[in-house]
Amino acid sequence: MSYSPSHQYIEVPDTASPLRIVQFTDCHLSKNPGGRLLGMDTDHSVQAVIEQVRQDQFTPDLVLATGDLADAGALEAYQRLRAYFDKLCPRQFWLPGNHDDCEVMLSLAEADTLMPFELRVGNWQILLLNSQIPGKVGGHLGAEQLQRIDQALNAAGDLGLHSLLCLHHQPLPIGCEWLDEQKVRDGEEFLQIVEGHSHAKAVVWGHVHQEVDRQLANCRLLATPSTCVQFAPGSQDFQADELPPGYRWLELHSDGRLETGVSRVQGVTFELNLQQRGYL
Ligand SMILES: Nc1ncnc2c1ncn2[C@@H]1O[C@@H]2COP(=O)(O)O[C@H]2[C@H]1O
Repeated sequence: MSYSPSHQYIEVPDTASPLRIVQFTDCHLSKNPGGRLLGMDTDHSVQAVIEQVRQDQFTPDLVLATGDLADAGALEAYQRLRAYFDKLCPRQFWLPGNHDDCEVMLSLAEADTLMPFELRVGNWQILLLNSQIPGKVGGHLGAEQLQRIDQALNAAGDLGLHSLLCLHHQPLPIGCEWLDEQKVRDGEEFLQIVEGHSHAKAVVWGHVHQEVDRQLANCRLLATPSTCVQFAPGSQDFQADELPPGYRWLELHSDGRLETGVSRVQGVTFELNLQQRGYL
């Protein structure tokens, strides 16, 4: 059965505007430090990305981690990742990707504190969605969750809040045939709901290990690079890219303006097997 947080929302103490957020995604940590994906040491790369946030002098008020945090759902991987993020910002919120094990993630903390459905911070609502289909690579939200999203967006609209929606899988095709087979199955219905709420300012996700920045009416549609291996944009079949690991920063202004960008690690060389045609 897929995991669905029971709590409607948690209030996060407000900070000065803008609210500064770092999104990390697709960290793929193994059970033991030094595990590799396509030759890249994923503990080393996520730590280099965190160091890049410091070098960029971006001080986050909160961290959002959007899935595939562990490569095979090992408790030790989540424990290490939490400790790495903690040094940058103890206020962090996670959602699951296809490689994650929700039960193990939840064993780190109560669902309400680490993996809530909704956050409210100042004038903003942040929804943390679950697009995981246990045992499958692709994504799905499901009728029940779509209804919950619509209700939450309606409530935010009534309160005059602006909304940011986060999930793991891409809700629309991004132009890589092999990855687009794995997009959120009911992504069209999801984006119709989003489009129907003009206070929904952005949807952010991971999974595709590359940057995407599009617009749907009022709403930015944003994919974020992985903290490890990158995938090549426009590829028909599995193809890694030599761009460095990275993260997304977001600044949410109290008047609803959203500024965002991607920053990648500079000055570090990573091992990477560009010839490999899959993970196995
Ligand atoms: N050669 C391949 N063709 C299609 N999918 C693949 C291939 N290799 C790996 N994958 C899956 O595609 C997924 C894309 O992102 P993930 O990191 O979730 O994990 C990847 C694998 O589960």
